[in-house]
Amino acid sequence: MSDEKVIIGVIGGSGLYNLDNLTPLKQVNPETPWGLPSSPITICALPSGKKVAFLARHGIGHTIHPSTVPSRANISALKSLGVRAILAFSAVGSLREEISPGSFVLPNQIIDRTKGVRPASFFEGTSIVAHASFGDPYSNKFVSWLESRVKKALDEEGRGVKLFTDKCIICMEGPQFSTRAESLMYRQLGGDLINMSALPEAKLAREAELSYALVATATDYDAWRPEEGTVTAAEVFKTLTQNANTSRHVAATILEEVHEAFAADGGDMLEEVGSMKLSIMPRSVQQNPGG
Ligand SMILES: CSC[C@H]1O[C@H](OP(=O)(O)O)[C@H](O)[C@@H]1O
Ligand SMILES: Nc1ncnc2[nH]cnc12
Repeated sequence: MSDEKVIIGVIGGSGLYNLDNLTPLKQVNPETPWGLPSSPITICALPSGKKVAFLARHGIGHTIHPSTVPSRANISALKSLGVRAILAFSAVGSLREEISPGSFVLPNQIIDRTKGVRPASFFEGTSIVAHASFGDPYSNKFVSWLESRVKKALDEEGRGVKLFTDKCIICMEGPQFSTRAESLMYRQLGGDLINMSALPEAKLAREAELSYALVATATDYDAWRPEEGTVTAAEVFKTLTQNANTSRHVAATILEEVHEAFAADGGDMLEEVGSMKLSIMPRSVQQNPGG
């Protein structure tokens, strides 16, 4: 492999532990100031020879709890390879009837219901105080660019998988699933989807000035349907494998074009680059009590 930078990263969630429909070239395991990533990163070749970096969020054997995913190391390791854009995948519960298990969603909003136990900033533990802009937690341009491409890939696959956009994801702490009362509350709050991994990954991608989009893949109806049982891990597993196969198909179909879109330096898609420039609080001049 040449030293050419890998500009596209893919993060796989539950069920998606490899992109084995691409050609694996080698594995790298960059040590970062925040430790090692969740798993060694596989550098894969697309049919054109272009390279993408794949990282399994919970480790290849799914050994990492949602609350302890080393997200700072993951984002930092991908950035160290030259990654500019991350396409992340996640298994999610659906809080809306129309988003049936098996559906794919490109969310555009997040509600944070994590409990403060996850390091959520690269600046934590330092004396640098920085406030990233996070009103639009996913990269608007990347998400809108993806809409038609993901839809086309799903249509081509021919299994009738539906794609939804403009949805809000609740990120809860876990590892237990929600109570019925919580699930109903999340619907009232405006949540459409629920998972345990949307954050802090998206926040850290923003601090790292990376373009970041999430493909959420619905596995269950969580716990809000009055006449139905509540979500179990066994129910999630039923849909996980098929969703992962479809995710691999989507990735293989669109990644060549994603690569092209982000290849041009200063290109239109790199809207996060430079976004942290004015986010750091200026040091106030030390007052001298002696005059
Ligand atoms: C296996 S169900 C709960 C688990 O699945 C999701 O993981 P990921 O987002 O990495 O696909 C969810 O966030 C929970 O971590
Ligand atoms: N119902 C649910 N709640 C939280 N995370 C999930 N991941 C998949 N389904 C989920």
